[in-house]
Amino acid sequence: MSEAGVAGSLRSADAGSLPRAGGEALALVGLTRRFAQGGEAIEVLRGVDLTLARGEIVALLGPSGSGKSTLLQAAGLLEGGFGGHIRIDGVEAAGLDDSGRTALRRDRLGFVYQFHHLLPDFSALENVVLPQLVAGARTDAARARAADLLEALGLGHRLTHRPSQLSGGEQQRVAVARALATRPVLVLADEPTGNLDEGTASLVLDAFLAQVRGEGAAALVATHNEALASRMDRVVRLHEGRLA
Ligand SMILES: Nc1ncnc2c1ncn2[C@@H]1O[C@H](COP(=O)(O)OP(=O)(O)OP(=O)(O)O)[C@@H](O)[C@H]1O
Repeated sequence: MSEAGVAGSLRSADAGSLPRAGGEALALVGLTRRFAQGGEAIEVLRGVDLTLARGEIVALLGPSGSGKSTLLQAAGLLEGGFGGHIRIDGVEAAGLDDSGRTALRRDRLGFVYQFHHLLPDFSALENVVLPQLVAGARTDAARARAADLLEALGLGHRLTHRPSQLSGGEQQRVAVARALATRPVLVLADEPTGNLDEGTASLVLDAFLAQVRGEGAAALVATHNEALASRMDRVVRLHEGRLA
């Protein structure tokens, strides 16, 4: 399927009518989440309060199983089942139906995962173009923006390469460009360098931070790595279901 065809089939709602907020990119208020495990309910999030200002980059630290991915899924409106309040760019998620949530996610959020999740049959450039087309951008403008972002991330010589033809660090930088392509208010990153060796992780994080700062986006970055976390504006720690 062509870029435009894929974009058309993914485009499903219009967030143009949603209000935009002043200073707040994300607010989680009293966030709770329980899972049933082996007949018992485990309470992974027990009242998480977290606010990110626009442009603020926050590291989310916590041991394995503490609920970092669960918290990011809540903030990304990727799953239901949460108690409390989630506001993205001043918009209360609970007040939206499915298509409103989809539109909010598409137009205000960017995602970076531990594994790149790039589309294997598309080039680096096309992978960065696609979310823009889904959000309604014109093809020529989307291609220009994608090329600019990839250039800024040091991938100007890799535009036509497919993901399988790129190194792990290059793949993650394409994923960063893709996350920023639609000028999101907030980037949610779950162990974005967790799959890379230490040196490459450090370089990719530098590129990520520089680009997110340059774009003026906020970011919430889950990581195990204290050294990487210390390069962000603020560190929060998830412990026993709450943030410290
Ligand atoms: N869909 C689910 N059903 C049942 N339990 C779940 C589900 N998703 C997560 N959990 C449980 O919630 C807890 C937190 O998981 P989560 O993946 O959020 O932790 P994490 O801090 O991101 O861990 P890691 O650093 O290892 O990725 C774990 O005990 C996990 O088993």
